[in-house]
Amino acid sequence: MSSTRLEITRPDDWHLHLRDGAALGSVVADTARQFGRAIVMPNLKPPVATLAQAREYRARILAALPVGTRFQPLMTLYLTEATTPDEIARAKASGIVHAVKYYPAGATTNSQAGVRDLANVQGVLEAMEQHGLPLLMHGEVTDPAVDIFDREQVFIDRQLLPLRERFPKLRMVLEHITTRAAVEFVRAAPTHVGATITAHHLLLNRNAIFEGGIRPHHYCLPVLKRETHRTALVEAATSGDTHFFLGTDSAPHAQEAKEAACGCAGIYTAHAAIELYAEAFEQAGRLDRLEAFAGFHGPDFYGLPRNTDSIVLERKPWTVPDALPFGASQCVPFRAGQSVAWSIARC
Ligand SMILES: NC(=O)N[C@@H](CC(=O)O)C(=O)O
Ligand SMILES: [Zn+2]
Ligand SMILES: [Zn+2]
Repeated sequence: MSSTRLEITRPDDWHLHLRDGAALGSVVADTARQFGRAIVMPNLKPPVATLAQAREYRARILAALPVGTRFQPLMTLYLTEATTPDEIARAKASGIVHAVKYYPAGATTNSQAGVRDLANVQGVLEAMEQHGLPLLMHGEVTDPAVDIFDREQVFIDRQLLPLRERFPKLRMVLEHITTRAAVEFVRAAPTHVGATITAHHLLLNRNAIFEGGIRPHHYCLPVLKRETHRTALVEAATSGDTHFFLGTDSAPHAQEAKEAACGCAGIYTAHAAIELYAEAFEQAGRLDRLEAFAGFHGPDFYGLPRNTDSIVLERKPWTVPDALPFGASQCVPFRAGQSVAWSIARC
């Protein structure tokens, strides 16, 4: 399908990092401009681990929004080995917490407070299964003996398969999937198991990390994979299969934290999110399936109503700025200084 103008139901972002403080003020408008809602990741320092902390963080997000926006942050709790089943019940009853995030300790940015062993959170997982609160997973093992490109596949074998067996009714999302193995696992699972897919994993393979030299702004976790995996992700996202939905994993870091001897993981895409997904769907010849991936499958999975308003995209290239404000610093966005093929004509 070729098209120059596309009206779609307002999309939602089911995996987003908004950060906190002055940085939050710099980035939240980018998301609020195009998305109706977003699942907000809890990996702050300290983590958003309790309902009280989620309420406070939500209030800070709402206070940072430009006046007049109707964007809704959907909060998550950071699972720690101190999380209690009672907290899960309270979180579910609050109506503001929509999921609990599992970071294997040490797997990614601010995951030190995460879970070392799932055996230590069995009571909490039971409570989540019972209350229907989804478990969102950063699906990578942290075993240093496992090759970094294999950590997602090994997570599926060592942790996800046993978890599915032990908690067959637990709602779960394998976040930011990057491999053919993850696509196949999720595709074969029941509908209460889903996966988010980022724009950058649809558009880039691992060559992008080393193109002409080391490219810190293409470094994220899970790390970009081979072309065969990218192709599997594009097939999944554009297939119409309801297991798969949009989650940008937009994860800004200050320029100096990325352009460093030991640079942080994370790619900022919120400034051009739906436009980048439109590029990926257009390349696959499946622009007609963007709307469901971006606006239907996510709310259906989370048991929330679909958005009722729309946005309009047009095939009109624009150039991404070299840098964007980020608190007291700046952030180098995805495609900095380069062009994006689609723009938002009405939001
Ligand atoms: N994706 C990333 O590379 N980084 C995320 C953490 C995460 O989602 O794993 C971040 O918070 O910076
Ligand atoms: Zn992650
Ligand atoms: Zn993330």
